[in-house]
Amino acid sequence: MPAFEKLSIPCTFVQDNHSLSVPAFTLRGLHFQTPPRGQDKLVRCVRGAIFDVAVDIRKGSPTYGQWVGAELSAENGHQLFIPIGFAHGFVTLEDNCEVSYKCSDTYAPENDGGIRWDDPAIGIDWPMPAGTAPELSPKDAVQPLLADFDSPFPYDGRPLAPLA
Ligand SMILES: Cc1cn([C@H]2C[C@H](O)[C@@H](COP(=O)(O)OP(=O)(O)O[C@H]3O[C@@H](C)C(=O)[C@@H](O)[C@H]3O)O2)c(=O)[nH]c1=O
Repeated sequence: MPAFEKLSIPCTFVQDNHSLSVPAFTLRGLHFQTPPRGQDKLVRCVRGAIFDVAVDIRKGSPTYGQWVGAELSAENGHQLFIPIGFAHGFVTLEDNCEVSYKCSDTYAPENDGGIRWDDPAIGIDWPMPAGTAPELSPKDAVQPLLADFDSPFPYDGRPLAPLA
């Protein structure tokens, strides 16, 4: 059985992305592509360290709006799988972080979607020093709140479990 299938990663990856974030506490997210161009993503940090987050935005999910997060670093080599139906974001924990992620569909800017990184209804506990404002793209500074988002992602019955 192929290695990804053994890990319950059912997709085929067709695009690899690589991003460099220069200042520490650069935050990208929360992002997704809408159907029919949704993307499963497999994320790792190949230089430095990030806190990587997935938020359940599957309509009807018993864990809708809940999040999980993990530190991914070049040192620990951990990866996080972000399935279709989850919004994704990360904050860098040091200068000059490079993140590499595989995607199950190609980039489709017309299907670009986002939710605010600091939506209080989600309540992500970003590991940033008190009083630190993250570096955001202009797009991410004005993403909508979850309450104003009509999710096009159906609940597929797969529960969101705490990370091992
Ligand atoms: C994601 C992506 C962006 N771009 C371009 C569009 C734009 O000019 C520039 C920067 O795009 P963005 O601002 O969307 O880049 P970024 O904020 O790094 O977006 C990424 O954030 C993380 C959290 C994800 O989950 C990714 O799927 C992706 O949305 O790169 C591509 O050409 N192909 C791509 O696959």
